Amino acid sequence: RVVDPEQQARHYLQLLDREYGRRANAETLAEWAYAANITDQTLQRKLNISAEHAKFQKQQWLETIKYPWQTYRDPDIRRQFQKYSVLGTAALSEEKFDKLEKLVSEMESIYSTAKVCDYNDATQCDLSLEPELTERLAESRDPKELSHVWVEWRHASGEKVRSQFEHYVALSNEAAVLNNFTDASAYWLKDYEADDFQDQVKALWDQVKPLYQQLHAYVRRRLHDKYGDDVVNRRGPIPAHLLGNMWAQTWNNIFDFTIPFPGKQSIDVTEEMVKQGYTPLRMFKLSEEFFVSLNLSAMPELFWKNSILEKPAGRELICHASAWDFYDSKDFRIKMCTTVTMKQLFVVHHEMGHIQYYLQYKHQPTVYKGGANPGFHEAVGDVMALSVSTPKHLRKVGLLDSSSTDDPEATINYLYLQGLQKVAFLPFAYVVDLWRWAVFQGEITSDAYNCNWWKLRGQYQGIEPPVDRTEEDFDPGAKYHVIASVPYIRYFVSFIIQFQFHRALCIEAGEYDPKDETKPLHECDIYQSTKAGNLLSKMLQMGSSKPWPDAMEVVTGQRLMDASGLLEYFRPLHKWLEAENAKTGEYIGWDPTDKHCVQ
Ligand SMILES: C=C(C[SeH])C(=O)N1CCC[C@H]1C(=O)O
Ligand SMILES: [Zn+2]
Repeated sequence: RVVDPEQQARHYLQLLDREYGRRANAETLAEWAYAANITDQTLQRKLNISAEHAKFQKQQWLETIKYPWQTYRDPDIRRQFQKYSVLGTAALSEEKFDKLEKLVSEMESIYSTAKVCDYNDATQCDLSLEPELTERLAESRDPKELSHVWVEWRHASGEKVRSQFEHYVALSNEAAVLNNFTDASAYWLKDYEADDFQDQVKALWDQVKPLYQQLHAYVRRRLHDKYGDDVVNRRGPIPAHLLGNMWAQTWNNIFDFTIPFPGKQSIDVTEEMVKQGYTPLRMFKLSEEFFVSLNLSAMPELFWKNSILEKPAGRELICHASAWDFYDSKDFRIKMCTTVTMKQLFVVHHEMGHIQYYLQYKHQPTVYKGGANPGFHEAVGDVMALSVSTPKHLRKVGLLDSSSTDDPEATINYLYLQGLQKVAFLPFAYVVDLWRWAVFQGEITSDAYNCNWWKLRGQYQGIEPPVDRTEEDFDPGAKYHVIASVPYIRYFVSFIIQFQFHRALCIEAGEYDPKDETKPLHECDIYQSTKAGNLLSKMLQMGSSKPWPDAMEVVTGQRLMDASGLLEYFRPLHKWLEAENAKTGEYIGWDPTDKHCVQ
């Protein structure tokens, strides 16, 4: 009896999938135990399990590559073999694999346990990034205090991990080469299945840059009004510590004193949330209800039992928000040190979007349990938040009083707050991996890590450090994703495609019509639209089983990323900013910084 070789291969994949799923579950449980409770024991256990898993992967890989999978007719088993044929960091020697794991864990531990002294009380030196330093950067209006927190955080985090990072770069590149990639940047970019992906991203940035520059010029003027000439140069880059965020990546925390039309109903509902006694749990339940209203999945009981939704006392943990799939189609968790603010309500939706994606593709083979590309995974929750953040929806859930109206000035205020989060973020998201790609490719060497970071931050974001920097500093290491080896261009992709998804779902929900200006995109709320939910579910269930243009086409009918959705959404704001900046004679763009970075 001749067995069809493809049938045999399919059977092999089924066995492989069962073994991979079991091992991925064990490895994820050990990773969770470490991230949720940083101790030598939990670290050692995590390292042991991942070393053992790497050994298995390497042995299995030798078996897998014996199959002539490129010759198979069935595109699905070809795709599964293709994914299994990339061994990853397990291709390193056991010793180097373990070293790389240790380096990243050590950088994460230093970052997550870093403490800073209070500006006003030098004896209080137990301030963590979350929640204390985040709140200082958000709330302080004293440039000296802001500069202290900004500088001391970098002293306690980035500066401490520079040598580990250098070694991490070398080992990451070595692993990439063992997988037949030129360097780690090419290895990271394989997930986008497009050899011109970096050009695609550059083209998208060129499309949105004019809008960013208008926002930048307006915000700079308002900061100049508040802090004066000797703090803000009206034609220069914006000092990074004044923008309400430790990395100047989103600027929503300076909304209150830069709002275009003051005296309107405040759309920042943080105060109202606190007044109504919102708790982190209630924020997650509100988010779950939104997904369920679209006929998407509710959270399984295990989610509420196993998740960590508030910072636990009495132990060190990685507070950076994360959503976890334990690869057994049953156990899904979020770990987040949630605080009660409007911005955090959106982060809650962001994380719940990851869980929803896990739930929708939980029937897929392990190798397909991922986003169509990493940007898709980052976009799901944000698409929901685009509806939730509308004044119309906030009134529905009682966070905005129903008397407030959407007059043109209130609309500008709303789009301005959205712009401080979505538009301001784009150049930051681009720079993080522009810098890392150049480091992996050897264009940026370790003797110039920091000054090249600030060159890119100045060039694309038009920001500058509050004080001079040197190569003693290592400011990229003050950002979680850089020390945790999490690629970042996924967020740039997400902030573009989420508006394409939003537009398509709004049309499906009958909430937006390009030809009907009484239904503008920025007022769309897909809440309770099972039609929109069913359409989104069709894409989410695919996981990474098909190239991402196929997944995008299911929802949007398009096969390309394009910024038209974002530009359509922000059109009223863009027009207003151009008129306002013209009125005040704003200089669009920025002169070079007068801050130095000494190599
Ligand atoms: C909330 C998460 C976990 Se995937 C996150 O890291 N985000 C969400 C948006 C940008 C990026 C960041 O915080 O830098
Ligand atoms: Zn995310």
